Amino acid sequence: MVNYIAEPPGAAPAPAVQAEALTVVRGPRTVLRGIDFTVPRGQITGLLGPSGCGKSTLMRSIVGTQAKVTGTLNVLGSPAGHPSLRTRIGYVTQAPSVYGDLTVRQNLDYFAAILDPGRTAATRRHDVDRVLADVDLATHADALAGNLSGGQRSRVSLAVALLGTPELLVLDEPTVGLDPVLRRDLWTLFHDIAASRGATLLISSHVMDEAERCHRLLLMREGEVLADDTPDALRTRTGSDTVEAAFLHLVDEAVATGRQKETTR
Ligand SMILES: Nc1ncnc2c1ncn2[C@@H]1O[C@H](COP(=O)(O)OP(=O)(O)OP(=O)(O)O)[C@@H](O)[C@H]1O
Repeated sequence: MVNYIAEPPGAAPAPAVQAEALTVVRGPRTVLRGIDFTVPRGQITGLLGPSGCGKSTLMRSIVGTQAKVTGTLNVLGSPAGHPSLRTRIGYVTQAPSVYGDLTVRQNLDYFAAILDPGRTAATRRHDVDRVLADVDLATHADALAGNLSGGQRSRVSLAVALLGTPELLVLDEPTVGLDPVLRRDLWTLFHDIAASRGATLLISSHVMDEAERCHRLLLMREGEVLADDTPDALRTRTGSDTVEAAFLHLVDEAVATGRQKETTR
């Protein structure tokens, strides 16, 4: 059972996400090992770490789709998974979830109708055109989603999440397989969303140069959080020129501490 800390009345808004002793078991493995972290509101937090370290599991826990979650996990002031959070969070998984036998516009029109059945046809068209432009797919609006490249399909998934105006966007490796120009444009879009709407973005990646584009970073390794800080603070604390070097420094430190514990047992 996951716990929840209620906000006292009149208190300053809590972080978008607050986790204490968060633990997740998947099959025989403890994938997240009692981790603590916060995701501040209105900023871009990057979730970085090697393949298999638990990034997707952490994201699934936040959006409420992960079983066997224990500890405390507050999301936008409610317990993770609370039904009231459904319209307040946009979640884009690694595997694009769009219908291959519909065109890009038909996919977006369909999801717009489901997300907000009260939307008029004119508003729906306006919203669909807006998100098509956001993800740079206006010229492919009438292409079948099944005929798009992997990167283009990922962008349709992202467009679906942008149809609403979610307070928290959870994006699992949104730039995988994209060329450098598109990656740059998407990061510009992420910054626009944070700045213009005050939205919070949690974005996973294992490309360390993307870390430099985030306001804050959660660096993970083997189900644990190695650091929860700004890129500047991480570079300064470790005496490194890049976040990648800082990450490697922290990994070495964690390995050395682990060895020390082993030898003093
Ligand atoms: N359905 C599952 N059942 C059991 N274990 C799983 C399941 N899915 C993932 N795992 C394990 O949980 C661990 C964390 O997986 P997760 O997908 O969260 O990592 P990740 O950091 O997102 O990796 P990647 O960057 O490759 O997507 C991995 O060791 C993986 O083998």
